[in-house]
Amino acid sequence: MKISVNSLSKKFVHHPVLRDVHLTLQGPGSYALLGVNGSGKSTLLRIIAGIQQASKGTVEYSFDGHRIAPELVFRHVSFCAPGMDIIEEMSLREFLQFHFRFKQPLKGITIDDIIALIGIRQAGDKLIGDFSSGMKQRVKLAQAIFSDTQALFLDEPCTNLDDKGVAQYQNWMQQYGQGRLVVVASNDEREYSFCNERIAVEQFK
Ligand SMILES: Nc1ncnc2c1ncn2[C@@H]1O[C@H](COP(=O)(O)OP(=O)(O)OP(=O)(O)O)[C@@H](O)[C@H]1O
Repeated sequence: MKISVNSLSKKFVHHPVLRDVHLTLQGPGSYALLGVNGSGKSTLLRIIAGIQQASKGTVEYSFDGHRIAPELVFRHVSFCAPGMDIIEEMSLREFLQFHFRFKQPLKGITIDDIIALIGIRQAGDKLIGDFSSGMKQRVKLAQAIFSDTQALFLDEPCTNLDDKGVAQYQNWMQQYGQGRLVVVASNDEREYSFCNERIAVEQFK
């Protein structure tokens, strides 16, 4: 997958955050969006992922030279961010069954495998609302990483994770991030050390 960002700007009311962004993101490949707090990493990631509108400019997606229509982009994209909601009233199994009605899991991986990979004993039948914040973060990561999408967008992926959770994230990315377009917005080296390309978001001020 290729994503072309052209002349993109973002303003919140009168507060300019991103100015005249030109980028080409080519998958397979991995990119880190880096910068200080408030520099616009999450905003840029959300716009690239099609979750937030730019004030100006365009984001175009293509695969094998064919343009993907904006309304179909969601099928090709997985997203995980700390502020993203998951359905707290469902058990983990119900949530994954619901999620995988809209997206396919990676080939050869079942919901039982994902529950086992998340690695929390008897978590399958427990309500997500009763999970700790670190357990919820593992679930959010798992639903994104184990969806069979070409592009994977991760905002601060190790938020609330303990050392074991961080190691698990790094292991998942090594195993399941290959061959995809991965974009990580981060301030924490442990989250993006595997990325081949680094983009300083401050250059777009
Ligand atoms: N919905 C919003 N309304 C108004 N301002 C916003 C909104 N979202 C973000 N901003 C502002 O845009 C700027 C960039 O925010 P953003 O969250 O993209 O930064 P960031 O680089 O991801 O920061 P951090 O490292 O703290 O996560 C900040 O000044 C923030 O206050």
